[in-house]
Amino acid sequence: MTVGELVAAACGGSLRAAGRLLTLIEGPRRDEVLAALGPARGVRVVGVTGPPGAGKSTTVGALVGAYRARGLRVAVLAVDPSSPYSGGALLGDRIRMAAHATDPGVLIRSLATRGHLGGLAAAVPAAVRVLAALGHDLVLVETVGVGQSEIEIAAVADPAVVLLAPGAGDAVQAAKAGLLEVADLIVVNKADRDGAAQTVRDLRAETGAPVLTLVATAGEGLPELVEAIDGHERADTPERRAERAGAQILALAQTRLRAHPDLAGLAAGVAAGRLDPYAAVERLFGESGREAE
Ligand SMILES: Nc1nc2c(ncn2[C@@H]2O[C@H](COP(=O)(O)OP(=O)(O)OP(=O)(O)O)[C@@H](O)[C@H]2O)c(=O)[nH]1
Repeated sequence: MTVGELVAAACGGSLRAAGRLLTLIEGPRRDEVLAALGPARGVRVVGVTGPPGAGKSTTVGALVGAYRARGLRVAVLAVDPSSPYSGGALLGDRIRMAAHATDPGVLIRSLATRGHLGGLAAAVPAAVRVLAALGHDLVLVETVGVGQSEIEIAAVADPAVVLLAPGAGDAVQAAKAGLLEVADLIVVNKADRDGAAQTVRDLRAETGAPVLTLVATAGEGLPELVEAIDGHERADTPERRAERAGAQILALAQTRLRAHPDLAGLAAGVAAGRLDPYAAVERLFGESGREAE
C-alpha cells in the first residue's frame, strides 16, 4: 500500500492502517506521511506525567472513560522514554486500559523514543498530527516522569497534568526533577492513602498553586479533574499557543543539532584549541545560520 492508500484506509476506520502510519512516522518516512495527511487539524492534547507507580495509567484510563461518555474520539499515546521498543512497549498499560481495548472510539498506542534526548519531542508532534487527521478529538499523552521527557511534554500538551502519590518522597523528587515547574495542573492521586492531605499541603506550600486530589481507581475527584482540564483549555490564548509552538520547534531543533554529523568533530576541535566554540556554532549552522545573522 502507498502512504496515500494507508491514509485513506486509516481515515476509513482501519486501525491496522492507523498503526502502520504511526510506525512509519517513527522512521525516515515521517515527512512523506505528514505531507499525505494534508493540512493540520486542531486537536486537544492533554499530558499526564509523574513518577512510576503514581497511577498515571489508571488515571488516563479514567479520563478516557469520561471523555468517551461525552462522545469524543480519544487516543492515548503512552511514551516510555526508557524503552527502545516500539509498539509493544508498556504492555502493562495496555492491560490496565483493557476496559477500552474493544472500543473503536479509542486508540491506544505505545511510542518508543529510542532513549535519545529530544526523543519525545521528535516523536509526539508527528503522532499527534496523524491522530488528528484520523479524526481523534483528544490525545492523552502519558509519559513516565523520569527526566527530560516531562519537560518536553509541556511543549505539546495543554494542559500538562503532573500526578503524584502521597508521601514526601514523590513530592521532593518531583520538585528536584523540575516536574512541578512544567505542571499546569498538580494532582495528588491515591488520596485514599494516609498522608495525602499532608502531601497536598506540602505541594501547595512549594508551588503556591491549587492542588487537586484524586482516587483514580474509584473515580473520586475525576469530575473535578476533567473540569480543571477543560477550564485550562478555555483559558488558552494565541500567545500561549505560540509559546508552546516555539518550545516544540526548539526541542526539535535541539534533537537535530545533537545528531549533527559534524558535532563530534567540532567538539574535538574546540577541546584541542584548534577552534573556538563561536566558530564551531557557525559551522554547525552552516549557510542557513550565516544568512540568518
Ligand atoms: N489506593 C489506590 N491505588 C491506586 C490508585 N490509583 C492507582 N492505584 C494503584 O497503583 C498502582 C499503580 O498504578 P498505575 O496506574 O499502573 O501507575 P503508573 O503511574 O501508570 O505506573 P507505571 O506504569 O509504573 O509508571 C496500581 O496497582 C493501581 O491499581 C488510587 O487512587 N488509590
